[in-house]
Amino acid sequence: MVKLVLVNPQIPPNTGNIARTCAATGTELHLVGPLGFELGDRYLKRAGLDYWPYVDLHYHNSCEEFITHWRGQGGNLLGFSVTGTVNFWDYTYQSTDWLMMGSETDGLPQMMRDLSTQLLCIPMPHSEVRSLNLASSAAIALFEAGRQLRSLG
Ligand SMILES: C[S@@+](CC[C@H](N)C(=O)[O-])C[C@H]1O[C@@H](n2cnc3c(N)ncnc32)[C@H](O)[C@@H]1O
Repeated sequence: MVKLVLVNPQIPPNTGNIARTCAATGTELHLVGPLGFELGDRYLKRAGLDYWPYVDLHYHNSCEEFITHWRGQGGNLLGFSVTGTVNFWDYTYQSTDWLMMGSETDGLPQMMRDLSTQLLCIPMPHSEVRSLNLASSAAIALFEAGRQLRSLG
């Protein structure tokens, strides 16, 4: 199964929600600091309910630390961005892919955009909306990758 990476997430309930999705799908969750909250935050815990023990959670202090880890493991780094040039439906996922989401406030840092094998967008035909919610984007991306790879049953 693909892995999910959140770069500098800021809002605890979003990360808790994503953690629950990762627990349900058996997806590794990589958090790249600095985070906008403590890992012990009660809203983070509440949003993840009692599923945290089932989350395969990896924490990296910085983008540099994550990059070293990712390079050691290999696989394509797929940056998700509203300005991505490839529709996420049209990409052919591999089980070694890393699906990477940016922060709620700033999106993906330029360094991570530059390192991305591909920048993917989720279509938003109504242009009044600037972006989708982080947790919604992560779920949409994970389930499309899982659908293609037939890894979700
Ligand atoms: C709330 S959005 C960030 C908005 C931020 N102001 C920006 O300019 O990117 C949080 C993250 O969700 C993902 N995301 C949101 N909408 C997306 C879309 N339509 N296509 C791809 N990724 C999206 C991206 O990874 C983004 O960094």
